[in-house]
Amino acid sequence: MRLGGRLAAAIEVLSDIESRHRPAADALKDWGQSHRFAGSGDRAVIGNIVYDALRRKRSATWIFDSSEPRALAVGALLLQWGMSPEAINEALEGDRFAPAPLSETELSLLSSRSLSDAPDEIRADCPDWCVPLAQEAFGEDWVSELQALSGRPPLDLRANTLLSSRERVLEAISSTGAAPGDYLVDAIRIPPIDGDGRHPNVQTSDEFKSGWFEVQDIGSQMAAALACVSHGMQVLDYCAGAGGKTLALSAAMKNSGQIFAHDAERQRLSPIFERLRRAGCRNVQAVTDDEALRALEGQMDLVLVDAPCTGSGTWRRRPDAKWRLTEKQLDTRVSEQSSILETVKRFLKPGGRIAYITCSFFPQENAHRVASFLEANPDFTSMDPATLWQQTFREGSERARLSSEGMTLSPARTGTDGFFFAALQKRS
Ligand SMILES: C[S@@+](CC[C@H](N)C(=O)[O-])C[C@H]1O[C@@H](n2cnc3c(N)ncnc32)[C@H](O)[C@@H]1O
Repeated sequence: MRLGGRLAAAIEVLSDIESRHRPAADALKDWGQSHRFAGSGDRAVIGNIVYDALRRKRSATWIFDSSEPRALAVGALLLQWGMSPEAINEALEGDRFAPAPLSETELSLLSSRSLSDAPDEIRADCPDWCVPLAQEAFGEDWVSELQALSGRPPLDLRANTLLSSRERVLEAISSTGAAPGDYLVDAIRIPPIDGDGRHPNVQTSDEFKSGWFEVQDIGSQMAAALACVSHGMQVLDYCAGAGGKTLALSAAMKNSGQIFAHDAERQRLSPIFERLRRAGCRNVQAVTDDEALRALEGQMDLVLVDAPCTGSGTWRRRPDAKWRLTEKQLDTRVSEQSSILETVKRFLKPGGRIAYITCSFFPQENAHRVASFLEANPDFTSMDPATLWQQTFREGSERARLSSEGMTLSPARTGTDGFFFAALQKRS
């Protein structure tokens, strides 16, 4: 397929997402299944256009005075791919599968409007209701922070030191553009790919199948590292899900001590067993029933709460979620977070810690939750984020946003997905 056919397909997928209010991944999958002639390269480029269109939805709508899928898809080529209107029209010309070239009206809108004149919430590609939340989280930098959250993400890997090393992984996948990541000795980064490029499918490599590395955003790796586990600890990963953090903790503990992996939704844990086997983790057991969970009360050095959250910090990877998210969903997540924090304190030994993590930048899910927990639980204190950062990463603390409640990572500041981390220590 040429660019025109791919653009037409992206417009079709965006219409489906809009009319049926469905996740982009589902709409793209369905399109692929009903258009078998399209190869994997075509599907990847169509995906790029769709995701870029969703990343820059408000900007494109403002420029074209239209939120029609066509405006969004063309907006992706202009705003994210850096194509000129002339280059787009040249690519569409003579392609019978392409949508109509840019009309005189569209061309005149493009020449008369500049995004630099647009209101902040448009340039930030931010839903209106999230603007005050972004302002509270990021202060005067909120527009540039949200712009960074509208970019393409890198592909990050964590070398699994139980079975390999960063050097060996880098050598094995040297053709992918992978390089050492910041902050952590195990982190690897393949930078974002521009235009119609796509990341290599590293999960099909023999090294991945042999457990040499995991796919994990460096922000998520940093959150696991900030939990500061050490040899022989007793750890409860209370919201373990598919086990991204569990595996990182297991490697950091060099297979010593015990990690208990729990999740309220048992089926969420199901991928963990195969992942643990592949990664050579032998210090993890799943805790799926109440009785086994009760036996852990008062026994834990650390409870990791990778809380259910809005995921606003991952909008680079899931831009469709940004436009589907509602204030009601935020309220629901907030009450779950409060309830989980209250529940998990019973598992701690005196002097034990809760590591509280979200992949959100909303203060309601982060500093506010920590502040209200501390107010209701005077036997807990928040560990100083600057000290934690220094102990864990040695340098670069100026890149995180530190507050008395915890620290926030973000694409603009730390080059990672958006994450919040707080350590809450129970008095001895
Ligand atoms: C952010 S995800 C966890 C991601 C996982 N830790 C990782 O690193 O791959 C949050 C998880 O919390 C679980 N969850 C939601 N409510 C919960 C509750 N009340 N108690 C325990 N787990 C809960 C969800 O099922 C979901 O798997």
